[in-house]
Amino acid sequence: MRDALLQVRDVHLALPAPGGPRPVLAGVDLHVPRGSFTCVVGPSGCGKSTLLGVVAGLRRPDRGRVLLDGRDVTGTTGHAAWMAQDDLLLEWRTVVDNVALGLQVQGLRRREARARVRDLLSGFGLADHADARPSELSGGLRQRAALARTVVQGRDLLLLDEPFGALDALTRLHLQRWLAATWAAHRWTVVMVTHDVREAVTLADEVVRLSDRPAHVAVRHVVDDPHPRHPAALGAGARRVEHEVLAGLGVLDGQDTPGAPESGRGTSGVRGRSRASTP
Ligand SMILES: Nc1ncnc2c1ncn2[C@@H]1O[C@H](COP(=O)(O)OP(=O)(O)OP(=O)(O)O)[C@@H](O)[C@H]1O
Repeated sequence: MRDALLQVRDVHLALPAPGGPRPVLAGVDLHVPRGSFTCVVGPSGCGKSTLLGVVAGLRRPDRGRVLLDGRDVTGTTGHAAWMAQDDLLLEWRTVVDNVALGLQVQGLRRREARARVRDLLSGFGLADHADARPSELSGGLRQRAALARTVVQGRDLLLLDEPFGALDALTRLHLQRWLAATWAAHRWTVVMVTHDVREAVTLADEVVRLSDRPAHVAVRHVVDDPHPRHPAALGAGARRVEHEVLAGLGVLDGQDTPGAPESGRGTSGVRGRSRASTP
């Protein structure tokens, strides 16, 4: 197993609920190598965003630890940059100033921050939009700007929470393709939550499926097809994992599915690629 940048060890967390604290995370373990892309999927409301919050240090777990490069960062912030579905761009600032904000919050002067950001914008296809306001951008370009603002912070870890969840299907497809290529060029360490299994197998080295709440890691699926992948032209390995994940989520009913490599195979049918977790 490759050395981990991020390790989540036996994390438990209960959150307030009307009848008393309700367990949301129940012994979650993650192992995320540096420069890898991990996608977290699971049933709605199982605790995916809560887990990202624990990794970012925004929530302290009741039990368990978060380690970054072997250093205990449980309940502390500063090691991870976060991007959510809502791009949170400031409408009165231009694109370059929105992205520069990611550096200004770290203490860089505005002029210096803007200069650094301009270089980055071209890699994100935003050079021609540097002086536009967010309201002048399409949804896809807005998400690119939000991602640029996340990346520019230079944190060790990027946490993406359903970043394309609010986009229409076509824009989403374009952005998945773009992110697959951009990530392959940079190899940031990413943990991304998504409901879209096709998106997960397009981008990830490993797809982690959480159980129902209280969540633990039900299965980890390795996707070892080469990067970058195209969401509309996936290879056999990615399609097999997609099938396994969908079956694990209860979306398939055991019938053959177009794109599945062999009939009648469920999550346990392909050994050596998917690892059942020991909760
Ligand atoms: N601040 C909070 N206080 C109390 N309960 C919370 C809080 N935030 C989330 N929860 C509850 O914790 C559970 C997990 O929420 P979370 O948002 O982490 O799930 P999720 O898997 O990301 O959801 P979704 O699939 O809908 O995006 C849910 O039952 C939710 O209602």
